[in-house]
Amino acid sequence: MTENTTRKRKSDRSVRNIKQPSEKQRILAKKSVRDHFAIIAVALIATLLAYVYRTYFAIQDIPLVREAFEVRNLLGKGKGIVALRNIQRGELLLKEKPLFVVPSAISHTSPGALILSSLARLTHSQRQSFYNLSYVHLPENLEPDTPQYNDELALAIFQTNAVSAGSDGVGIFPRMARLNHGCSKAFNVVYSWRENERAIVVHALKDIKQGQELLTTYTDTKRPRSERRQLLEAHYGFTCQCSVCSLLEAESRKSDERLSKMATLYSQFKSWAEGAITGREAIDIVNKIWQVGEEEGYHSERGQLAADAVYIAASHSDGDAVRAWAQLSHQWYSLELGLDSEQAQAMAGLRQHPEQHGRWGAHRPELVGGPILVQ
Ligand SMILES: C[S@@+](CC[C@H](N)C(=O)[O-])C[C@H]1O[C@@H](n2cnc3c(N)ncnc32)[C@H](O)[C@@H]1O
Repeated sequence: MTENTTRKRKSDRSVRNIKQPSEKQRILAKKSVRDHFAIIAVALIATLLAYVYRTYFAIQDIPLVREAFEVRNLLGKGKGIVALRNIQRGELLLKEKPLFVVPSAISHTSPGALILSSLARLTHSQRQSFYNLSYVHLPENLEPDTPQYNDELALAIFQTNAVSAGSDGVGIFPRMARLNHGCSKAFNVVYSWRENERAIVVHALKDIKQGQELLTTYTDTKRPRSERRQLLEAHYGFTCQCSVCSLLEAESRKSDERLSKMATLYSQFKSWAEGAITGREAIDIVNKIWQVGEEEGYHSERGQLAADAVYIAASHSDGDAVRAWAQLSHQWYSLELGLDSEQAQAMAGLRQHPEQHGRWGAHRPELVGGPILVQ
């Protein structure tokens, strides 16, 4: 027997010795392959679903879901802004740069022509966002596609939507321009111009519930309903039906009385500057305005009102009163204009150093008193 033959036989034996898988093992192996396929299939389906979900919400504009509000068509008002979630008072809702600004005083050119020349400098989509805005008071009998029509249309849109852009003039802010109006306690957001950022900011003045409309105020509403409506009709072309204008006659009369009283108190307060009343009397008036505002639910302008009291207190060198009013002013400015606003920051400083007020000691010393009703 040769060595080769021996090796061959050995190898034959080893082939015969390999164990074939049992039936049970074959079933288990098949099952394991099936399980792997199932896992891969589930993963693929999950990926597909995630993709569809993301694509769907991208189409729906996901920022709107995350944002506090969206623009909707509202019965009898055109478009308006509605809360998509509960909003806390003091929340910053919007910061927006102007599309364009025109100076407040124009001498050598017509306002319409000035607006058209501003529009000519914008991109196509910016111009579109301007022409999408609503307008009232477009003169009838104008021929479309004539220069006069274009002029008047641009002017009508501008007059319906423009707001103050501080020392820059008057500007168009297409997003905030969708805010409709409410009077007195009906408005729940306030906008203000930030000089250092050249932008407008909108803050929640009150807590706002999901589904509620966000309303600002177009005018000083510390006047009776009939006057408010007249003014809004003349300038903005609508009859105000806000919650205050819709009060029943008796309630409306009481609200009118409170608002008129606030207006009267404000003008009495101004007489301090002419020396007609003392510092103490001026501060008493501020406290009365605060109280009547509380009864009416009119919370706007409180940062400024308390800052006016700071001015009086500092003028009469009443440090404790300055501190107390500056604290209150800081609190309300933070809500209305933002914690980071120049106004809130200035009041924070005066809480610590009343004598740093620019008017410190400008009048004879007097103890004028602090806030009575602190809300
Ligand atoms: C600055 S726009 C506000 C957004 C506007 N609703 C829109 O569709 O774009 C001003 C115009 O909105 C309408 N408006 C504002 N407040 C309203 C209110 N409380 N009731 C009815 N219409 C109102 C008036 O037509 C007004 O001229």
